[in-house]
Amino acid sequence: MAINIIGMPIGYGAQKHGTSSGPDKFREMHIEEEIKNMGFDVKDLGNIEVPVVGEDHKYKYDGKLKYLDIVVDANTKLAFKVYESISSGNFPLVLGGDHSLGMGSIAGVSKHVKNLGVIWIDAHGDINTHETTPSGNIHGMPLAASMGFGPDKLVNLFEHRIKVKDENVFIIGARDLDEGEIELIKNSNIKAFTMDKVKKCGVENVINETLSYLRDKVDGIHVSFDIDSLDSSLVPGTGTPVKDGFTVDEAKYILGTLASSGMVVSMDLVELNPHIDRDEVTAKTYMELLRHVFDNLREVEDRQLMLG
Ligand SMILES: NC(=[NH2+])NCCC[C@H](N)C(=O)O
Ligand SMILES: [Mn+2]
Ligand SMILES: [Mn+2]
Repeated sequence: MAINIIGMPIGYGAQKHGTSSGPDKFREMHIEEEIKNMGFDVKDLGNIEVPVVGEDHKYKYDGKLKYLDIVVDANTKLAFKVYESISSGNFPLVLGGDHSLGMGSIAGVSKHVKNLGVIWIDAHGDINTHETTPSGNIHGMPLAASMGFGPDKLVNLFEHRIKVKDENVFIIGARDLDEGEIELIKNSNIKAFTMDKVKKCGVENVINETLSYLRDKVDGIHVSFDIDSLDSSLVPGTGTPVKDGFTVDEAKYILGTLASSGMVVSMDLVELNPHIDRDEVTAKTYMELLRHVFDNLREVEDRQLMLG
């Protein structure tokens, strides 16, 4: 197994477009070397091509969903790349980019892992549809689209099918949900551990619960990690910060425990916006989390090797 770095330099799904330089920021922070140093075989597959377009493209394809066709095309390409990677026995690590890329990753992974679980770690739900979105920004919709909720162009991205069953989706850390998102949670089987719930139950119990539920239900887990799940005071370099978020240690615990479950098959790291970061703190924090993830994945690999 090799770790496949896939850059998705997209910002059209978000209000502020600076996330498009996220992937190259990770490279500048020596992401490839860092993962290699932990004993992994790493291959950087480069960036997905995302065209540079002007404001005139914002409502060119849809009166409400901004840059719709640009986001769909880039995510279709991403889905191909991710599918190629995972079906060759590798681990796709998708570097964003805004969170609209979750649609592309999940589409690609779920073509190979038929019964997929998704863990979405985020201050937001990203389960708006064309009907409920307050902003028209597509990074608020990818998880809904992956479960079959939303406009055809998003739901049928890459392949005409539902990519993940709502009952196998966990949202962890949400504390800024729109009205329509709360409705969807009520009327579906999505498992939402809002920040309030996490505080009440304890982060350890929430993660244990999530993993033990998914363990006998799915064949693999995709983790989609939005850096705005951390407290806004810790991550100036993200476009939609929200207070009362996770500490760095909590985020490490969450990602580390998921990684050591042996069930995680792919991962997104999204919403790093280097343009608004302060002294690279958000980028550096991201790297610290990443090292922790791969430390734990390394142990899983070693265990599997030992068992032959
Ligand atoms: N991936 C994100 N940071 N999403 C923020 C979404 C914000 C808001 N709920 C919206 O739909 O516009
Ligand atoms: Mn998000
Ligand atoms: Mn978010």
